[in-house]
Amino acid sequence: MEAIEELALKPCTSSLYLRPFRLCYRQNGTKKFWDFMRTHDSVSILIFNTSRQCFVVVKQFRPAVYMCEVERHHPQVFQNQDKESFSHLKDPLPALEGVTYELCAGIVDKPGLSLEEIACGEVLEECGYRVPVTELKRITSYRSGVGVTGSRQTLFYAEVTDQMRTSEGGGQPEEGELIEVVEIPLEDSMKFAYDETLPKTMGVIFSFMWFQNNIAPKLPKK
Ligand SMILES: O=c1ccn([C@@H]2O[C@H](COP(=O)(O)OP(=O)(O)O[C@H]3O[C@H](CO)[C@@H](O)[C@H](O)[C@H]3O)[C@@H](O)[C@H]2O)c(=O)[nH]1
Ligand SMILES: [Mg+2]
Repeated sequence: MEAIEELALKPCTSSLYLRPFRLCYRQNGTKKFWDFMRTHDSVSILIFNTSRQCFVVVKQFRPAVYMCEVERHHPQVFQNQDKESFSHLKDPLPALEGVTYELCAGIVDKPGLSLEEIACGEVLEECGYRVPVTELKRITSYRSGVGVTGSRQTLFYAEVTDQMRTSEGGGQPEEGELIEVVEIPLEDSMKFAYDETLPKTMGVIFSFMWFQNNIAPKLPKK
């Protein structure tokens, strides 16, 4: 996963995934503007494997996270977009700097499919478990990135067993997805959630806490 090569930075002038806009308005008499981006809504799924009492999460290289780290080390990296030297990232950081732990998740980009159907598709593609749509439990939905995208993410819970695993997962290679499936034992999960040395999304932290409050008390005692 970490064999990332030939890094080149370019301005994004058109994209299938995001569209930047500026909204100008007057609020209580004061003129303002706010820049934002339209992106897809998304689903994410907290997966708990009851056979082995562990959470199933994914790890992947995230260019946006990676470039934040690059800028921290090389503060000039986003400047001089018109210069030849802009695009070429000399002496890049190890790709591991851009790898994060996340819940299994996907964008809502298939018209006609329900959120549940999209979520089950992601669980199968990314983690290799075949979960019936009726077995997904909706936890809640929320706005992710209120300052920049405002898009909605809907969070589901799925319990799986080893018998439901039909493939390795790993994402869709034809779409260039490269995802590592990682298991977090339940007993290590809160330590994992608050370990700042392991970069992760808030969805992981929130959903692990939701599990502690809502599912853990009902688990059969070992
Ligand atoms: O610039 C991009 C963006 C997306 N893709 C493709 O689109 C797919 C998107 O994958 P998917 O698993 O559907 O979406 P995620 O990347 O997991 O979804 C993310 O995207 C959502 C919307 O931006 C976020 O809110 C979620 O938290 C986050 O998991 C990728 O694999 C790529 O194939 C690209 O090739 N280039
Ligand atoms: Mg995904």
